[in-house]
Amino acid sequence: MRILVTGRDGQVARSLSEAAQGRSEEFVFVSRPQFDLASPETIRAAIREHAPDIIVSAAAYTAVDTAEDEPELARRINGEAPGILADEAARAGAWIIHLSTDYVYDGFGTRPWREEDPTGPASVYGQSKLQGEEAVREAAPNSHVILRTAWVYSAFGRNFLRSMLHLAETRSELRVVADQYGNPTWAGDIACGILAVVDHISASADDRLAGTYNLAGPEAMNWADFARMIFAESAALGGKRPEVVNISTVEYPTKACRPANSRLDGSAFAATFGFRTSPTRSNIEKVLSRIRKSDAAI
Ligand SMILES: NC(=O)C1=CN([C@@H]2O[C@H](COP(=O)(O)OP(=O)(O)OC[C@H]3O[C@@H](n4cnc5c(N)ncnc54)[C@H](OP(=O)(O)O)[C@@H]3O)[C@@H](O)[C@H]2O)C=CC1
Ligand SMILES: Cc1cn([C@H]2C[C@H](O)[C@@H](COP(=O)(O)OP(=O)(O)O[C@H]3O[C@@H](C)C(=O)[C@@H](O)[C@H]3O)O2)c(=O)[nH]c1=O
Ligand SMILES: [Mg+2]
Repeated sequence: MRILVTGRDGQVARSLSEAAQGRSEEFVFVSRPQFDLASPETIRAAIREHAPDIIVSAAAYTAVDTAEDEPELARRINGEAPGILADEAARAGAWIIHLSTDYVYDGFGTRPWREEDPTGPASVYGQSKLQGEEAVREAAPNSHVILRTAWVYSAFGRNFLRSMLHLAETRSELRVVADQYGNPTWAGDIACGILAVVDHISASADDRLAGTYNLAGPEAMNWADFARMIFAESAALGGKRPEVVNISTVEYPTKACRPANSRLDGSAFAATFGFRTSPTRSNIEKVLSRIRKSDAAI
């Protein structure tokens, strides 16, 4: 079995590459310039060249604020390209596992979102990701698994945990929004969740598996509490521990509007694929230990 993963250096792609070590499938990672989501010909050419059995669609335009300034590019990459991937998959009899986001929800209320709840993205990024979901469902109705994840952190790339560590280098106090709630999700858990989907598809490519699922960390919290949890673990490893001051969204103006309630209910994924994400605190500890080791090696 061959699995083509879009993106190579992204948080999810890198974590998947590590989690897939020792597995029997062949994994192929494609990235720019040979594979460019903004260029449909390169998408179709890569799929035809590698002829995968499963496509993991992990590459995306993820700069939430910048997307407000380049909506057309964000829509091309996040909204249209996934439909091309899904179309190529369906033509070849392959499945597509496509990553989406909590930012497709409108953010009202306090109850964790279930998959069938109405969407209502408030940002260009969220709108473009929702457009991508719809394109995938339409092009590969019986052979897609869409995974809505959230607040991804890892030792790699750009993420809130790394931003916090970076800011802590120069500041003793950080002001962080405390009125947006969501489920921080370790990229390593997403990788394991994707492999659980792969196992189910391999065992029986039953079209009843097809659908949209939330796959997020087990605990919901606000960004300020997430920051405090990061610094508590970091301090235990000898790192800095700045004070985190709760602020409201209006006190931290950003170009994009983010949902106040981004909590995700992950029970459907656990029931269908038999995988549950692991506790946030221990994952933060793993990520911080890894960052410290790689910093020490430099
Ligand atoms: N990060 C998060 O907090 C969340 C992410 N998600 C979704 O999960 C998925 C994975 O996210 P994550 O791993 O964090 O993403 P990253 O931002 O870490 O990585 C994104 C990847 O996409 C690639 N990419 C961007 N534009 C293009 C393009 N035009 N053509 C080809 N590749 C491109 C980047 O390549 P390059 O290295 O060349 O720039 C990079 O490898 C995405 O679908 C995202 O929307 C969902 C919820 C939360
Ligand atoms: C750096 C910083 C951010 N914030 C706020 C801004 C924002 O509301 C929140 C998080 O900011 P970030 O820019 O790190 O996160 P953001 O880019 O919004 O993260 C999102 O990325 C996309 C790709 C997703 O799909 C989402 O699930 C989510 O993970 O923290 C502070 O309050 N203080 C700070 O010092
Ligand atoms: Mg960001």
